[in-house]
Amino acid sequence: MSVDGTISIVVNGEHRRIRQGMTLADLANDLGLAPEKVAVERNLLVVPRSTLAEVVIADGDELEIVHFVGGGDVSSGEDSWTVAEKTFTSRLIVGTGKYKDFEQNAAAVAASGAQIVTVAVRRVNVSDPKAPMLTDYIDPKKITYLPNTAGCFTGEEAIRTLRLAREAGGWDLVKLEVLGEARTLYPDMVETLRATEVLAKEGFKPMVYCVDDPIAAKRLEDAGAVAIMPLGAPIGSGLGIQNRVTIRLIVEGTSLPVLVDAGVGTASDAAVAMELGCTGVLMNTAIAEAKDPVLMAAAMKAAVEAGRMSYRAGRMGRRMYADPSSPLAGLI
Ligand SMILES: CC(=O)[C@@H](O)[C@H](O)COP(=O)(O)O
Repeated sequence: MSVDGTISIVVNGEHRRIRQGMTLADLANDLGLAPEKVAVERNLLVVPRSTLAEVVIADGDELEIVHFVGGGDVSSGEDSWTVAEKTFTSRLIVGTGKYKDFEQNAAAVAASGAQIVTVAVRRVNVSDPKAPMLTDYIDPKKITYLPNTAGCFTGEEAIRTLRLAREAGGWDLVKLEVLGEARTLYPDMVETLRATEVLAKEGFKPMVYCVDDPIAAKRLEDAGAVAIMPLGAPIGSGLGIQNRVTIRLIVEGTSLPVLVDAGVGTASDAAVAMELGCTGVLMNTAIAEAKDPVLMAAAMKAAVEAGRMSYRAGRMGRRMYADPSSPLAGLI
């Protein structure tokens, strides 16, 4: 301890000086974190959350503090989410491309339990009554249609596409996607931001496909996005979530719903997204290109639900060493 009554500790790899006598709960409060939402490792040992208010920090302590952001009300059975004043209980949004036919698409949507389907305005017929219509198979009165701008490479093109969708079906909750190039299908964030601003001013509620960048996510929020939809991996790649850290930072940094959009390949990828605290997941290829799309849709439903429950339950802390599952005290 120094003469000024402070001690030196390390928190998440950074040196700090704190008042002597502070407990772990005091420190969490000082860091602006609710003690009931943090997990603490002290000198490589997990501290039970129930004792944070009793454990006094010692000079030289090395602490790892993990903050569980958000999280629903575990006690309540209902675990819904809201976007643009519409509330949903399913956290899985599914696409309508790449299926054998509308019938298979509809069966997969039913198995997924999705309450929202996204539709590429420029590719799927939802307005020409002379051609087969998706709406004959997936009832827009029961399932929310989320028109998207897949295939648009400029903000202007995307804006025009969505104006068209609003004209055709009255949709204002939309998914904006402005692609930068055909090879990676990565979003062009300059164009995406500009289009978000224009659409928000015109009264649209854009859910926005974007890079997995927490700063870009903040800019989109300021520009009028109603949901942030970072890619997990390139569209159609099925590579799963490539950067868990940036997805978590996006979740922490925005008050908007965050839905991983693109790159999911299998059920565990969807569960990971939910365990990171995402509000939901949007996927197309993983279901449509599965050998059995309907079975995969059911798997994705279960994975999203399991990941969400696991997030709400709060995972245990990680330990560097083994810790017996049965108490060792009092052994004969
Ligand atoms: C359907 C849709 O909106 C896609 O642009 C989306 O990004 C899905 O990507 P995956 O096909 O990789 O799930």
